[in-house]
Amino acid sequence: MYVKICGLSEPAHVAAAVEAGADAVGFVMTRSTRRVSPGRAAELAALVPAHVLTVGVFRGEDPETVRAAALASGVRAVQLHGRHPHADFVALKDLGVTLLRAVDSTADLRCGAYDEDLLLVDAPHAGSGQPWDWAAVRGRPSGRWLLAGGLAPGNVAEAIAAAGPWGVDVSSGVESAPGVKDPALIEAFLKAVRGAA
Ligand SMILES: O=C(O)c1ccccc1N[C@@H]1O[C@H](COP(=O)(O)O)[C@@H](O)[C@H]1O
Repeated sequence: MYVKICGLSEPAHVAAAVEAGADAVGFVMTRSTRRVSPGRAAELAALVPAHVLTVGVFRGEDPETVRAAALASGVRAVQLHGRHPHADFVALKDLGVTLLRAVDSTADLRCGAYDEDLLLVDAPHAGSGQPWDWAAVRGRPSGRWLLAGGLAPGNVAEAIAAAGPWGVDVSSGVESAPGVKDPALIEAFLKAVRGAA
């Protein structure tokens, strides 16, 4: 089970995610309480070993804005939330980074349909920490897809059993306060996933 810990903004929390065994870490570079600048994301990404994927998270920005932030931060993946057209993913192909298409359950759930590398199926309001009906997507997404939206150490095993994803992604569920990551919760989340998978 692939695990992404998202919304990191402090070096200690990046270290906690890497130490706990995360496969990917995310830096939010769009409007959010978790927002970091491309420069800050670059500082954080520099702390991440090569086997862990660094992901820049965006919502609704045009491809040129995403490209500039990805290049400035050096992230190795970009995650686009919102109903981006296929052309936006095509426009970013030459960046040579992993492309994640983040959608809610009403979208086209075929991974690769928009030339993305990974699909992320999230709650209608990304980053809100609100659980949703994970079982409703069971069997619908194809290819490599991550489940997100309201996951936490106490419910991620249930969510995996309900939806059957290839991976999981969490932000709010490993925070002690909005925007403040908690190393103990990060560790507990990874343990819960490894115990479930
Ligand atoms: O975390 C945010 O603030 C955010 C803002 C804009 C787009 C996406 C955002 N986060 C993504 O939301 C899910 C996790 O949500 P949750 O808090 O665990 O319910 C994950 O994909 C983040 O990358």
